[in-house]
Amino acid sequence: MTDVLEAKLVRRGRFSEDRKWTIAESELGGRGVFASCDIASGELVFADLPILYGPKQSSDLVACTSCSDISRPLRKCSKNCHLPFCSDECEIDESHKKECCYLSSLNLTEDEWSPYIFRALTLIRSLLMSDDDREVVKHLHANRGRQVDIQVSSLLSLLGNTLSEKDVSWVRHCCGVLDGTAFEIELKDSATSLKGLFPLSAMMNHNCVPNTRHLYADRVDGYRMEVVASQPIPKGTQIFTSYCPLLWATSLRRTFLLHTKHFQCKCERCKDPSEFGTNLQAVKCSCESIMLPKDPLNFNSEWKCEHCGELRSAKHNISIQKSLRNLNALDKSMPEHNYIRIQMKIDHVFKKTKGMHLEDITDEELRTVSEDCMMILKLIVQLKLGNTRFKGRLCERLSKVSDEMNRRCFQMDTREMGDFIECGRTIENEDQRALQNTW
Ligand SMILES: C[S@@+](CC[C@H](N)C(=O)[O-])C[C@H]1O[C@@H](n2cnc3c(N)ncnc32)[C@H](O)[C@@H]1O
Repeated sequence: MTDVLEAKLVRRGRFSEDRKWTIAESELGGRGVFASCDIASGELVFADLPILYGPKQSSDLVACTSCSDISRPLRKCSKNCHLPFCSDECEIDESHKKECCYLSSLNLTEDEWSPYIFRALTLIRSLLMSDDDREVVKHLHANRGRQVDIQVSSLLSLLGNTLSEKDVSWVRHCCGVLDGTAFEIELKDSATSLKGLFPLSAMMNHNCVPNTRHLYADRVDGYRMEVVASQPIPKGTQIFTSYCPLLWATSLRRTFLLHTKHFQCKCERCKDPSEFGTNLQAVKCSCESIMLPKDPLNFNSEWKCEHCGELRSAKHNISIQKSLRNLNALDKSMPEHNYIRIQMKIDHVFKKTKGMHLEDITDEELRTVSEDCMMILKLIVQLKLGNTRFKGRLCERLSKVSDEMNRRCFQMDTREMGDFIECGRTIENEDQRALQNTW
């Protein structure tokens, strides 16, 4: 079974004989992608073209169907397919031809461009997929449940009686596959993003300490996904991605994964209450020491103070987190390394260094931003996360902070900072190399 899928993926993706991956049964259940040779950190593991992509069904923003621009005025397609475009050039784009013919033939009764048709476009495109692509998608993991039912219903209310039973069951499958395996394609020059189904990447299982990062080529290169090793991957090891943000604490990651991907993660990081000594999910006890769950794999586990042994129910801690409305309350209940406080520091660093114009911030702010950057980077190292994209971005910001500190003749620990700045350059170079890989 895994051989059949691998052969289909290879044929479609035009992967070479010396590819570095193979599909095999995973001990996590289902299938996974495994390294078929030793892969060094920074090496391109594979590149994957989307088999299906388009707007997110939940998106509030309506963008040009072809270029995803949201800044220019939109108008409907002149062929009456009711999709929005920002220019004639975008309207005649090759990628739009098939769906334009299909939608125009339905004679839908909309006057202008329709946000509903726009949001349903990814599923509409699934109906227009080639037989070869359908053969691959048939084998992919599909979620079931309310979310899928809602999305299929809204498509049916648009196209209802034009679809055969076979079409509806295909759309339901595709909707489940998108829900369970699609990635968010970040767009360089737009505030919006797309949903993309990448058939090989869709086979990657999750780990809270993944060994890859990924990035996307531009629209002209078909939004190709480049999967790069974020740490060394020995031959035979499973190739992992992460389905959720890496600096979330265990309780939040596991809840998110359970609700959106329907599994309970039991990776090494999840099993360790202290998350490799970072205490990312710790809360403060009344004695000012920290409390952690006794069994982090059990959502209902009691939390225990490391110092005085006080016990608290999981529910109690959740209600404390929900009641945090201001900084004072946060200070009182959360130790410095709690993930909520880390998230606030991250937001602060990115806000202050936005646009990279640091000349206007005060000396004190500059020092705080530099200390926060270093703290978060050390946390990433402690969590064994390797060279993630987020680390790359943070190192880039740190480099600008360091330039500004130099300009102001500040004293700083240049060696440690220099190592991170160098690491940022390495990540940037590796990503550029991955993007130049000719398909
Ligand atoms: C994108 S698919 C990954 C490929 C999938 N294993 C397959 O056989 O097609 C996502 C699904 O794989 C399973 N999965 C992924 N990571 C997992 C993990 N760490 N532990 C348990 N199940 C996992 C879950 O069923 C999840 O909904």
